[in-house]
Amino acid sequence: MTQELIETVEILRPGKSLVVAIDGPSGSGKSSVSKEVARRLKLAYLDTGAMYRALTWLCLDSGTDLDDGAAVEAAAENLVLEISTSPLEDYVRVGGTDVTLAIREPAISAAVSAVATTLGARTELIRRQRELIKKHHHRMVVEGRDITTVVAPHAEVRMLLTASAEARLRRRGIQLGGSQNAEQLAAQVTLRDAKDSTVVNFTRAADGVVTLDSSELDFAQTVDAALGIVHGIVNHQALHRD
Ligand SMILES: Nc1ncnc2c1ncn2[C@@H]1O[C@H](COP(=O)(O)OP(=O)(O)OP(=O)(O)O)[C@@H](O)[C@H]1O
Ligand SMILES: Nc1ccn([C@H]2C[C@H](O)[C@@H](COP(=O)(O)O)O2)c(=O)n1
Repeated sequence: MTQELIETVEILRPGKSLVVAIDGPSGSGKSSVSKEVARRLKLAYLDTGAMYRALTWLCLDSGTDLDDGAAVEAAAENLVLEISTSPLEDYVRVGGTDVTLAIREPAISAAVSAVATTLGARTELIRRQRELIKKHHHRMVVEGRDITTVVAPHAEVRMLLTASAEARLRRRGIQLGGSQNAEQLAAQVTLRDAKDSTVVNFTRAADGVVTLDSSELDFAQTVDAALGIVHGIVNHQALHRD
């Protein structure tokens, strides 16, 4: 069998677990790249950042004090969340309200770190993320900040997607249509990362995690590089299976 065929057979093998865990800082391209990788490999897809954003939306909508850890944890436990796990559609609903676009607003980006650094809320969302991975028979691309280290440390493929601060700020600026000045962009990218990294490490690859630096790559090249990493690891595992 050719190497390419072994890889394809392995990835499509029914019942084979294939969790691709991708972490990285804000604006590194996690969501867009992970979604495309999931689409190409016909895997489910989970944007865990959207879950923290949905919880933040609920807290702001219900007037929950973000400095009150117990109240944020209670909100996480009561969160009635529907989230797409398909790379082909994008929806997030909280208690039946469509918040797909609302959770991307700068007001949520500004508040989300307070929620994401509440450890009790993290415990609840991590529990739900693991449940979703199980529901999809461990065939999913999952992206966030702590997927390679906490949510799915035994994932078949673990990747840290990085890019220079300059590249990430530039990408986020383009993504937001040039509507944000440098200070606003820094608040949504580098300052948010600084707050988030007080509870999770997504700047340094843990043991066994492959780093993909996309600073000098365009989107298509980054997707190809990520797929190359998945194929390389799956192939290696197939060749070394007893
Ligand atoms: N390699 C790349 N080259 C150029 N642009 C890219 C690249 N990867 C992603 N992008 C673009 O950069 C923007 C930010 O990407 P994306 O939203 O996927 O980042 P992210 O890491 O998920 O950010 P966040 O964690 O803040 O949600 C998007 O517009 C995306 O299309
Ligand atoms: N696994 C995760 C995913 C996300 N977060 C936090 C960090 C971010 O500030 C926020 C929103 O994520 P984004 O949509 O920007 O990827 O959620 C986290 O702590 N752990």
